[in-house]
Amino acid sequence: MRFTKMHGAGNDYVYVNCFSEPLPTDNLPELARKISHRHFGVGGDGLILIRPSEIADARMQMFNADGSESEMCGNGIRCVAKYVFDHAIASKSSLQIETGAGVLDVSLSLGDDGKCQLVSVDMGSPSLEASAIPTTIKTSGSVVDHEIDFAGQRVAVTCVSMGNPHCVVFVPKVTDEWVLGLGPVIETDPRFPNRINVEFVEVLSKNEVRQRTWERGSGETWACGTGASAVCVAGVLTGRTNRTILNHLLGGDLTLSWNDADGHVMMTGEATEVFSGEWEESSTVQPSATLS
Ligand SMILES: N[C@@H](CCC[C@H](N)C(=O)O)C(=O)O
Repeated sequence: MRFTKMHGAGNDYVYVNCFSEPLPTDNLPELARKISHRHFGVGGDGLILIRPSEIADARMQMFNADGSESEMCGNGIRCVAKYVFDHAIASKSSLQIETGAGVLDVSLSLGDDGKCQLVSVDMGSPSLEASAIPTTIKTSGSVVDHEIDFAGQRVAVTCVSMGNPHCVVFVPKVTDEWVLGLGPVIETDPRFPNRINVEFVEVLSKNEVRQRTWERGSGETWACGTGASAVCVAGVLTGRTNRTILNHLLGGDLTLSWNDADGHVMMTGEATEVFSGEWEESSTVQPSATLS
């Protein structure tokens, strides 16, 4: 199976062009686990399938490194759009991509070589109702700067769904203790029945933040586009930031804007194709660990 490795701000996935490439198995969670493995596989934060769609230019299906499927991936959709354009699946700079969170509009900025460089995505409106996250922290209403204990540590959390679930925690300084210590605890807390992605955020100014993410199903990643969108919303809701922010992630920067008029979040960032190769399903050593 031919694959292409791509990343958006260092959030790297193995992409398969299902317009032309047959998948070697029906067991996609297992394929995702094996191909994402950083020692036994190609290595990546997960697997993204670029599929034909009946209602859009292409459909994105995404799996985390542990094989779980997510509704949405902000860095992934930028890479899918770049791939669809650069590989002539659709030759236009405004695209529609179908995701598990609906059809999203994407627009591409082209470089002098005619290839896609920057990608902007209309991420749609956030959902804030506790049941939509989902979380049992509250029975109704939104969860904004809500103080709660995780493993004996009291933190204020803001929960935002961008089609997939996010828990945003503002901290004075983003450290390993927060991300690697509390990230997995919050991800698997029973008050988040579908698990949750966790963003730890340092506010640098009203217009600028630094974020590190512990992702549901993949551990720490170098960026998270839906997470950065959730942070933009959480910053406004808690009065910490303006509606437009520059977000510094481990692997690069994203610009986010939460529009007052229509309530949609716009996300802009780069998307990069790294290399292509061929996956030999039969020659893969079965790893004993799920994550690298
Ligand atoms: N890195 C992604 C989000 C990927 C899915 C997430 N781990 C989940 O399970 O919801 C992004 O850029 O948004």
